Amino acid sequence: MSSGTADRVWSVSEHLDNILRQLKPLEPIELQLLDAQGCVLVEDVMVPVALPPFENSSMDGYAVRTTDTQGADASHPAVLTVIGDVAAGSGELPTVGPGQTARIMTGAPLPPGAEAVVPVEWTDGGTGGAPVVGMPAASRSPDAVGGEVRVYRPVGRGDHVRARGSDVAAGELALSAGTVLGPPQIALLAAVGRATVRVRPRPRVVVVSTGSELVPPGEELGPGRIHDSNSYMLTAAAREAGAQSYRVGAVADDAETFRATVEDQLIRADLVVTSGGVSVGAYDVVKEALGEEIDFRKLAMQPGKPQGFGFIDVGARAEAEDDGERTEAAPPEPERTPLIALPGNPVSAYVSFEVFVRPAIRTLMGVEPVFRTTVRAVCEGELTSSPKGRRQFLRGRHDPSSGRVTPVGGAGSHLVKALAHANALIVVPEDTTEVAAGSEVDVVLLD
Ligand SMILES: Nc1nc2c(c(=O)[nH]1)N[C@H]1C(S)=C(S)[C@@H](COP(=O)(O)OP(=O)(O)OC[C@H]3O[C@@H](n4cnc5c(N)ncnc54)[C@H](O)[C@@H]3O)O[C@H]1N2
Ligand code: MOO
Repeated sequence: MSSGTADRVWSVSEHLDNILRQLKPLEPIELQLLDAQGCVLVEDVMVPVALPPFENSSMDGYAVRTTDTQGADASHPAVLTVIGDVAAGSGELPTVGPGQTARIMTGAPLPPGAEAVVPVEWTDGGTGGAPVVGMPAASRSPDAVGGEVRVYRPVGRGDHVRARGSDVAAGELALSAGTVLGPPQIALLAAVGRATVRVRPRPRVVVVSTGSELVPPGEELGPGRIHDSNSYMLTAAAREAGAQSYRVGAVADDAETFRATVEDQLIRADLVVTSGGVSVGAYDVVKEALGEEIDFRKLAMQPGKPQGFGFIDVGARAEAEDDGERTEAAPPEPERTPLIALPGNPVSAYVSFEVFVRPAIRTLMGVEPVFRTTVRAVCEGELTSSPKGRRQFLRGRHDPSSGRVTPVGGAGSHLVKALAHANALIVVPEDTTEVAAGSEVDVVLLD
């Protein structure tokens, strides 16, 4: 497939559109709440039982009948008989009669007879003295319950009480389909009793880097060797984009090994991302191994000129190999796994990830926004190196308060340190080769 379009130069948007057009959101599945974090809900979740499910105290204090506290002040406290304790989780509740009270803890059900809660700080806590700052721990003072309590301030009906359903009523819509589940949404689902929800899952993204020169970090470099940084960078970037990502250790430049490695990974991949081996060298292994299925393209882009995209079709391939026996049964649907091949230069790989892979991951998840935010900013330095006819993505530090962006490092696609100090990509359009200092530019925000 690679040869057919080898001479054509694709624009950035053509390549991006071509990828996104061929991807659709993953089929929804039922997931445990925490596994659904960051995913898009595909069902409307209704509230089965009101929240709170019962009237309860919002303070540690005393559950009282309001008339018993009327007119109470520092010199004329209401003196009430303490008939028991109501802790959060209490099932059996004492009935509070006239002149009586029960100690009550935050979140505990309001006992029958009581209409309000007096915070413990408005009482003597049963000590017979001045207002207290809290209650002694029940474990240390098992005898603290009982006796009398002095209440120094009156309360009105419903004071310091959370009404049943005051958060959300039974039968109401808790969350609608399309909501992205962050921690507060997960809290609400848990609160209404949902252990699992139907969501579009995170895409499983497998990252395979290639290159016989690559050594994992932590191991010694021999002559001509470098550490594999792309597989770490891309695995982290995929995770940050919302994917569940898997890093496969760097594969040496051997087409058969690489092909076998990719095929082995397909069982756990919704998308495969490769790095390296896509240009015109003699050891460009990705091109060699996947040339039948993946379309390798030249893009009007810098960095990121060589790119590949296509589908690895394991079922069809297995069928083609097994051309002997044919059965009456319909052949299984071949699994078609999208694969995006990125160039190996680290900055090229990163920029290509941002421009093509991140939107692809978000499309598979069905989440908005698919694209990063782009803003206009004043460029602090002049830009002189933009190749004619190619969209250039330079690294920059954007200051949102001043609306200015400062280029970091140069255009070289091996400049990993500059990349690590950037928080934005400065976009120089295809028809622009120079940008004067002080001009406005488009800036893609990376954080
Ligand atoms: N004659 C030509 N040569 C090159 C062209 C061209 O048009 N004609 N294009 C250049 C451009 S642009 C790019 S980008 C690279 C892309 O090359 P590959 O995708 O085949 O990548 P490799 O050759 O495997 O590696 C390039 C470079 O990056 C380093 N690298 C690779 N993988 C990793 C990794 N996992 N971690 C860290 N660094 C990595 C590798 O050592 C090379 O230095 O081709 C140009 N050549
Ligand atoms: O396109 Mo390469 O990605 O310029 O370094």
